[in-house]
Order: sequence, then structure tokens, then C-alpha cells
Amino acid sequence: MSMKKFLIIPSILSANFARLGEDIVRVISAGADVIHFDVMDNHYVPNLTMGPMVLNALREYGITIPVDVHLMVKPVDKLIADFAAAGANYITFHPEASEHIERSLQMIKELNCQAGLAMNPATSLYCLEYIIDKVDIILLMSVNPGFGGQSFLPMTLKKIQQARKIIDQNNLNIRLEVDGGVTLENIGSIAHAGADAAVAGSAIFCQNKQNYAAVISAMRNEISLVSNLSS
Ligand SMILES: O=C(CO)[C@@H](O)[C@H](O)COP(=O)(O)O
Repeated sequence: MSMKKFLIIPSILSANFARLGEDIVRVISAGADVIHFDVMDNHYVPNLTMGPMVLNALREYGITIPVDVHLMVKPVDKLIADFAAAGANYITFHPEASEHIERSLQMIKELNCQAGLAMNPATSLYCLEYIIDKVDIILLMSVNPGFGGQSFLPMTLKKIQQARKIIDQNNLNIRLEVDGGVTLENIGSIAHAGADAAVAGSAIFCQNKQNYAAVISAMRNEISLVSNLSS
């Protein structure tokens, strides 16, 4: 497994939308490394969530860690500029949703954000072939996108290993994130397979009586157990 610090990235899709700003402040104090902001359009995915106005409004809470915007929208490009202006640090989109993948990646970088490609469970890693050197983040979906609270698809473990191999063989500095169905029970295997980061929604916001610090620290413990095994 990678020697970099493994990032725990709470997905605020499972936070309390009536108190979103306060929930974000709480999860940052609990030790989150990055905030994951899921944008769904009821077109590319069958659910509707938050737009750039919401992210902009949340600035009032003084978010002190990077914001990772995951665009599950089609078309993609118009929203890239809007989210960069609203305070996104990383912007990730699905290759199937962009007319011109390379152009969308360029747009993100020109706006001084890190650029990510999100791969659905059935999307082949081959689609990275010609653009991998333009990507800062690979977000491997371990559920079909659209909803929180789904179960982790076990086939993802093999895909994490394959993606790790491609990144290492090409000597690239790409962050490998895994998103969907991440729990205390599987985060160790996800890290062991080669991920650098895990996005977790319901496991952090809906469990352990909302003691976010306890869940995040238990996740770090699981990761350290597997890193001790592999060192
Ligand atoms: O992008 C998505 C779902 O489309 C994810 O970010 C989920 O929000 C993760 O939620 P859990 O599976 O951890 O509950």
C-alpha cells in the first residue's frame, strides 16, 4: 500500500442538510482531511442535490480543509467554472458525461483546481489511456452513483489494485480515491488494495450516534493495522 497519509473524506451527502454548515464544521473538528461535495442533477444520475450556490453559502463557515466537488452531472463544463468560483479545490467528473474529456480537464486546471476523473463500477480503466498524465485524482466508484448508503461492490478491490499498478508503473502522482459503501469493515482492504483515500458518507454521518471523531479514528486504526501488515 501507498506510504502517503491515507485521506478520510466525509461525503456530506449523508450530513444533516438542515444544518449543513454546522455538520461540516463538526466533521472537520473530528479529523476529516477533505470535504466531499456530491453534485447530482437528476439527469446523469437519478437524484438531485446541491449546486454552486450552496457551496458558496457554506464559505461563511470558514471551511479550513480542501473541498472535493464530485460532479455527477451532464453536461459538465458550465458547472466547472461555477464550482471553481464557489470555492472548490478539486473537481471530478465522469468521462461519460463530458463531450470532450481533455477539454474539461484543462478547464479545471486553468481554474487552479485539481482535476479528477470518476470511474463508475463498470467503466474500464482503459479510458484513462491517453489522458492519465492530465489527471490529479482517480475516483473509483464502488457503488453505482446517485445515492448514499449503498453496499460496496467487492469487484472494486481488483480495480483498485489495477489502478494502483497503472499509477505506479507510470510513476504518476495521482491520488486514488474510492467512493461508495466504505465502512469500518472494508476500509482496511481498500487501503491494502492500494487506495490513497476513501470517501465515506453514511458510515461517518449516520453511525455511532454521530460521534464523527470516533468513527474517523476507528477508520484510521483499521488503516494503520493493514499498513503495519504490509511494512
Ligand atoms: O457519490 C456518491 C454516491 O453517488 C458517494 O459519495 C456517496 O455519497 C457515498 O455514500 P456512502 O456510500 O458512503 O453512504
